Amino acid sequence: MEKVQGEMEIERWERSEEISDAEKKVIQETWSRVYANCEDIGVSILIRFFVNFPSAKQYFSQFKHMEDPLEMERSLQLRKHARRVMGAINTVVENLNDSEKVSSVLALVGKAHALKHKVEPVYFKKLTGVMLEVIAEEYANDFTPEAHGAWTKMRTLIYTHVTAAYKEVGWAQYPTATL
Ligand code: HEM
Repeated sequence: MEKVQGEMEIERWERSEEISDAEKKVIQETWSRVYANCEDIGVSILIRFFVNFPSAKQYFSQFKHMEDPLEMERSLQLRKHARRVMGAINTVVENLNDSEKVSSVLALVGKAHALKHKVEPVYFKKLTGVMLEVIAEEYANDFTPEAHGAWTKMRTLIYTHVTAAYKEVGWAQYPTATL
């Protein structure tokens, strides 16, 4: 059967950006520490994301006009999204050896954000960049150059799958899969 463009892009990514077993282990180890602080880290990531990229707030009815990070921190909608983001990433990290599960979780995220929330896909690039930044700062001791390399691949994995889903549902301006 003919492959759709998204599938071809994922295959290309799988060849060029494959995460080795050692890198998967590094990702899982760092993540277990991050996830132990899931709520705090998730909220820190999202607050920094909205402070650095205020236009990203437009999609959130309850805090689109908020400027003050302390006020954002109290927003239940922000906290809920933080939990959901961290939960989805946790599922990906836990299933790094099951590429079908990884694809299906991220395809679901991509499709919902394209069709239901109408989020420009470029924000996924920005959010995953902030995520790496915050993890690297908070867990500086664990964030060796090796961990950094592994997490950069993880970021590409998320972005590639999400953008493939956007293409699959016919998002008007096709995002490029490169970071
Ligand atoms: C790795 C990145 C992300 C993950 C894993 C993620 C995950 C999720 C999940 C699991 C949900 C709830 C289920 C659903 O309605 O789809 C959700 C809702 C939502 N997401 Fe994301 N998301 C991510 C990035 C983003 C970005 C970058 C934006 C916008 C800038 C965004 C905006 C929204 C909005 C507006 C909702 C609905 C919120 C509500 O109903 O209160 N998400 N997200």
